[in-house]
Amino acid sequence: MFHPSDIVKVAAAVITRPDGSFLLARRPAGKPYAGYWEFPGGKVKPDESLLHALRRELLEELGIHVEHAYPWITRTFTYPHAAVCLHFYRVVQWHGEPYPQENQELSWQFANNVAVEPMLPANAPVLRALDLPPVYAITNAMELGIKLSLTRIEHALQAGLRLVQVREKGMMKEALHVFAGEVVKLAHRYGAKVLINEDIRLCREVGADGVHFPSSQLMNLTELPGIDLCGASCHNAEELFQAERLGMSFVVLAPVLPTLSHPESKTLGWQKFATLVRECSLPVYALGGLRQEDLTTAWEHGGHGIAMMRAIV
Ligand SMILES: Nc1nc2c([nH]c(=O)n2[C@@H]2O[C@H](COP(=O)(O)OP(=O)(O)OP(=O)(O)O)[C@@H](O)[C@H]2O)c(=O)[nH]1
Repeated sequence: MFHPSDIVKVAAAVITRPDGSFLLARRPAGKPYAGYWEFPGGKVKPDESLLHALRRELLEELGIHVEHAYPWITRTFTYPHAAVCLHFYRVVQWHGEPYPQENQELSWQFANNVAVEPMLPANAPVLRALDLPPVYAITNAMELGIKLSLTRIEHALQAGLRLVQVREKGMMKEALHVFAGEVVKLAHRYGAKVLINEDIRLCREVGADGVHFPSSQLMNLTELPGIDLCGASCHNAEELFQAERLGMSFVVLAPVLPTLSHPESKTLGWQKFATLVRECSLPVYALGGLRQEDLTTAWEHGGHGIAMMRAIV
C-alpha cells in the first residue's frame, strides 16, 4: 500500500477531434511501461495547478497550446512501482498540430475500436467511459402514451441519440415488456444502447444492453449482476461512492435544476454538482431540468454529459 502523500498526481488529456477520435501516445524507451499507449500528459509539479500541468505537458510532449479543456474523470491506480491519481481532461480546442516532441509514436483512435496495444493498465475503464455518448434519454411513455413515446424516441435516434433508459414506473408488467422490447428493437436499428430501469430479468428477456439502478437499489447491491452496461442514479456523495465501489459503467447525478418529475426534491445546482463529481472515477451525467443547450455547462462542471426526459423523448 502507498501512503496518500506518495500518490503521484498526473494530468492526462483526452484530445478529441470533432469526429470523436482522440490521440494516444506511446511511452518512449527509458520510462516505466515503455511501449505502452497512454493519453498524453504527465506528473503535476508541487504547487502547480492541474490545468497548468496539462498545458505544460501538452506543449512539451506535442507542441500544442490548449485553448479549451473540460475536467472529466479522476482515477487512482496502483502499479507495483507507484500509485497514481490520474486527473483526466477532455481537450476540445487547441492550436498547433500535435507533433511528437519526444520521439514518441502518436495515433488517433476511436473508443469503440482501439487498434493499438498494449494500453497502460489503468486506462481500460477510461476507454469504456469514452465510448459513452454525451446524451442519455429517459422514456416517458406513462405520460405521453406508448405510441407517441415510440415516435419521439425514433425522432431522437434519427437526430443522433445513442443511449436510452426505459423507466416506466407503474406500467403494467405485460405492457412494459412489449414497450421495452419495442424500444430495444428501435434503438438497435440505429446502433443505440438501451438500459432497463431496475429489472435485471426484463433486461435479459428483451435483449437490452444494460440495467439502470435507482439509488435505493444501488445502496442494497453487493455486486454487479454481470451485465455489460450498468448505470445508477445518485443524489449525494455516499451514493456516488457506492457506485464507484461497485464499478458501475456510469452514474446520473440529480437533480441539478428544478424538475417536473421530482418537484419536491432539493436541487444541487451546478456548483454542488461540480464539487461532487470532482474526484469521481465514473462518468457522470447531469440530470434534472436540463435541455440540450445545457450540455456545455455540464462539461464545464466536470460532467460526462446530460440526461433528459421531457426535453428529448
Ligand atoms: N500521461 C499518462 N500517464 C498515465 C496514464 N495512465 C497511467 O497509468 N499513467 C501513469 O501516470 C504516470 C505519469 O508519469 P509520466 O512518466 O508520464 O510523467 P512525466 O511525463 O511527468 O515524466 P517524467 O517521469 O519524465 O517526469 C506514470 O506512472 C504512468 O504510468 C495515461 O493515460 N497518461
